[in-house]
Amino acid sequence: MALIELHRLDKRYTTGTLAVQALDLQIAAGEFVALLGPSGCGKSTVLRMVAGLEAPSAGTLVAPEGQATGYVFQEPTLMPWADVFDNVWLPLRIAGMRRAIARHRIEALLQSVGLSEFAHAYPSELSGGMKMRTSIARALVTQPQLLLMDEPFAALDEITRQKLNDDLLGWWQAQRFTALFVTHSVYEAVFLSRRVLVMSGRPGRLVAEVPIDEPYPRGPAFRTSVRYAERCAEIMQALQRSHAQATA
Ligand SMILES: Nc1ncnc2c1ncn2[C@@H]1O[C@H](COP(=O)(O)OP(=O)(O)OP(=O)(O)O)[C@@H](O)[C@H]1O
Repeated sequence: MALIELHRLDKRYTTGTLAVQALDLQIAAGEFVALLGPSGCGKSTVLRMVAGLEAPSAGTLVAPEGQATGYVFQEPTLMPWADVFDNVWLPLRIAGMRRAIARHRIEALLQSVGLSEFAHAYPSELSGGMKMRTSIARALVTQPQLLLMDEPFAALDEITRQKLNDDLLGWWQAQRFTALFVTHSVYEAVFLSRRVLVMSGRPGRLVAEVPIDEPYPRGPAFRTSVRYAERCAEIMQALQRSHAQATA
């Protein structure tokens, strides 16, 4: 059963830019899918349409609505005046859930993202990785069916990024959400996902789809394996072809 279904989706902005053209995409419940493509090819536009933040210009789109979708941006976008606990509480507060009722759920989530000891710290007191953990906790607190992530780890150092990749797979396996993950990193895409989609230059269409048939849980052994390197090389080539077409 597909959780997300896009059929011949177009997006033309009012400026005239055709960002996405005739995009067909199906994602099954529970899948982890990565989206790669040249800068400006429409990846964020696709996420925003799936999230319902942007309306398609043509085609059909089926996706979970409202609180069934969590969204993580490249910037953690935390409220600076609120502590970690209150930042994570925000989506529940908007839905009318009082702090005392939400407390148990938030504390359990902070524990699973490794932030229990920082529940009452303010964003300015956190490292970049901790801010991103808070942002992910805020997206997961509504127990969404779908988690959309737009280059969430691009600003982090490599070791912090790897740790977050490892942990993200753990949260995905524990909470069983469906993940659509935009990244510029071939390595990150292959490590995380069951399927990597490569988009063309603008207007974005799908030009390659590579299944990563490797079992989960995935860890350091997978990251250093020959099979991992082979998958990365395969996707790198697809991406290079896409870039070559984009600049031709
Ligand atoms: N609100 C908007 N109004 C007009 N044009 C837009 C808007 N948002 C995006 N665009 C244009 O649509 C195209 C696709 O943008 P989008 O941000 O979706 O690409 P992207 O693949 O996510 O890029 P990057 O990898 O650089 O983040 C770009 O040409 C961009 O300038």
